[in-house]
Amino acid sequence: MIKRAILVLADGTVYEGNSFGAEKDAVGEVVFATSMTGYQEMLTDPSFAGQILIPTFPLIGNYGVNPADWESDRLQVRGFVVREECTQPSNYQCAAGIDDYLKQGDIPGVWGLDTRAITRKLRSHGVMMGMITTEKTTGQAVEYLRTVPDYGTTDFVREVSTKAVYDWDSAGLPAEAPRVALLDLGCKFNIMRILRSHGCRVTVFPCTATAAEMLAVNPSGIMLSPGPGDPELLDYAAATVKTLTESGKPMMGICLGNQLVARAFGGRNFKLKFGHRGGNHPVKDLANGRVHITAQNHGYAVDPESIRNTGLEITHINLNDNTVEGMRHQTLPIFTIQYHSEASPGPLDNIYLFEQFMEMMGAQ
Ligand SMILES: NC(=O)CC[C@H](N)C(=O)O
Repeated sequence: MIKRAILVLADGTVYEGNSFGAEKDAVGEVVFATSMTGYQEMLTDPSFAGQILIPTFPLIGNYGVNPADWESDRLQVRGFVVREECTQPSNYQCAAGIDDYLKQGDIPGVWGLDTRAITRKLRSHGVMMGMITTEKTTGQAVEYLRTVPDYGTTDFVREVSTKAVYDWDSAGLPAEAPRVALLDLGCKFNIMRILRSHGCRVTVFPCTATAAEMLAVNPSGIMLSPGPGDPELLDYAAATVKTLTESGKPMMGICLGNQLVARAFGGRNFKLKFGHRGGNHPVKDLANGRVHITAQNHGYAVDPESIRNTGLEITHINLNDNTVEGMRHQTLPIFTIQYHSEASPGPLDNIYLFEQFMEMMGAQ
């Protein structure tokens, strides 16, 4: 039986659709992503914690879900809003449909809404909090949204980060394989998979680990992971990154990792109006003028003025809005990107950055 569900934005705008997935209410920052495929990777990407995700691509679920495309051990979004849900998926890897997947993960979805209209609304107004509900009226939902904490005031990193130190599978690697100490702020599995495929052992640390704990495994390099929420809330992680930079170890920072490196050197981040989420963001490498097509998922960006005279320099910019997309330190072996070289979903064009990291670790 089809059950009505609505998405209510904090400003009172309401979009009517039908319930799928778990039948329950959910609250989160409402964001859109423009990748045409990769919904399973997005649903399990910890950087979407606290958010209601809307893919702009209208057909979702066509190839089902499978055991290989998880980017963390659970669904991370608060809710999922689609134009059309495919109930007859077809793919050689397909193990289940999107409806069952959301039900098992206890995540509510809504289908049958005009996702294009919602996207245009968010583009002109900026992202805002919203609620998925099957029971409440619009008025009750708006009232409820007034009582919940805003997305930007919550530390979701503590929620999604590993609770204990662990080693990624390193079976078959030689004893002298380089070790990477990874600070898990909401990491995607593909970062560990790619480091492993480049011959690295990876030791994963909780977001609350100290620099001393990470350096105690004598890593060849430090990886700072992506993760959810406002980087300006994360004083503890910025302090850890600052101490790690003082070790002189090679360091690569991805997305939230990039933002925390800016903070470690005294810089700041600001909130973008509606973020960058998708698989085709053009990024220019300022060293050679080359333009890369990149996967992105972020709502904040480094303030370029704030990193003047800090030792950091901007290496990449986004060609849509000229925001900072990459940095390096002028004297220390540190480089960062605001986009996702690990793709998942998105183009693998930027894998070469992992090779750059390998070279810095002297392991190429
Ligand atoms: N994927 C990420 O690391 C995102 C970083 C940060 N939470 C932002 O939204 O900008």
